[in-house]
Amino acid sequence: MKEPLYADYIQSHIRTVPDWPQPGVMFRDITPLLQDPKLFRVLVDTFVHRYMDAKLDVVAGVDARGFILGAVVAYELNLGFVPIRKKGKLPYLTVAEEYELEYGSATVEIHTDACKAGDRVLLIDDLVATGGTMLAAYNLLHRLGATVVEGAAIVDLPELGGSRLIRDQGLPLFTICDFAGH
Ligand SMILES: O=P(O)(O)OC[C@H]1O[C@H](OP(=O)(O)OP(=O)(O)O)[C@H](O)[C@@H]1O
Ligand SMILES: Nc1ncnc2[nH]cnc12
Repeated sequence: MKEPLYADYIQSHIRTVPDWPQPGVMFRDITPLLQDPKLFRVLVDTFVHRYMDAKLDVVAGVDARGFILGAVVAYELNLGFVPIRKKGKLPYLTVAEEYELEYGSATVEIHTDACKAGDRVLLIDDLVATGGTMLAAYNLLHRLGATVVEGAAIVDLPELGGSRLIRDQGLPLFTICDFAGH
């Protein structure tokens, strides 16, 4: 797969907010990409082009920013969407995974009937930092017997080591742009 044409365009419109939500964190804010209709379309189309022939069964997205992109990409691919939610939000039977973040710890859950064994799943989030969130989501899907075809995100923060960890765990990962050395 060729590198996306729009990586620099997209990266240059991500806003950096220093010391948020706590001192020392350089928060990479994707909301400017969502506000601009052309950027939002480029973003969605980049994922749609990459996965339109991937023979997927379903798209899963991670609470909350992974829902924004994941649901639109699923719709454009004519697929259903599965929410992987923060603890305590899903009403039916769930499985759960706890993980560490750059700024705290959290638990994610998925409904036990969210996908079937053997389903080919695309896992979407906005950003990979330590990789804890994406790996927890991957583990949930794996526990349901799904095949996670790829993890996908807009942004990689490679200095936090998550993208390497994810690939080391055997999950292929696609990101459009990164903040290496920024
Ligand atoms: O690679 P990691 O270190 O796990 O960090 C990445 C995760 O952190 C952010 O979500 P956050 O938990 O802040 O929740 P939000 O989407 O509700 O803002 C982001 O949207 C990713 O899900
Ligand atoms: N630096 C960061 N910017 C935006 N979202 C994040 N999630 C974890 N770390 C983050």
